[in-house]
Amino acid sequence: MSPDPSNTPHTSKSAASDPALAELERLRASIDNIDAALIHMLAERFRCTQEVGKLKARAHLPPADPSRETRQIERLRQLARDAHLDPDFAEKFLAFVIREVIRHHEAIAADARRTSKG
Ligand SMILES: C=C(O[C@@H]1C=C(C(=O)O)C=C[C@H]1O)C(=O)O
Repeated sequence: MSPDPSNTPHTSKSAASDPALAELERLRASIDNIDAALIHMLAERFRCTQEVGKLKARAHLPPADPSRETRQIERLRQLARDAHLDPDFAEKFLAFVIREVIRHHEAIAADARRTSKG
């Protein structure tokens, strides 16, 4: 089934006449803005990590840096606590992103090895 592109719930009521639906629409508009910001921030982060991947391949550095990751996890857990966000969720989210970054770095390094062999 294709997703419904509208913010309107599947009901016969309209936001104009129902304050709850108007509030729901307002909140969903904010959620859509936040989701868009998250995607743009993630794209920017991956642009940076791709550069790191190329730099590491050139300098023959390993794709992953566990000690850097440990520091990032501690920092993000503290930021999450300060922001009243579940620190376990913040850690899982970071781990998910970093796993993808390392996969990219491994691909960049493998590509560089293939290219240098000719
Ligand atoms: C981006 C790097 O490479 C890897 C990915 C990281 C990340 O996505 O933040 C952190 C450490 C490394 O395992 C890095 O070393 O800085």
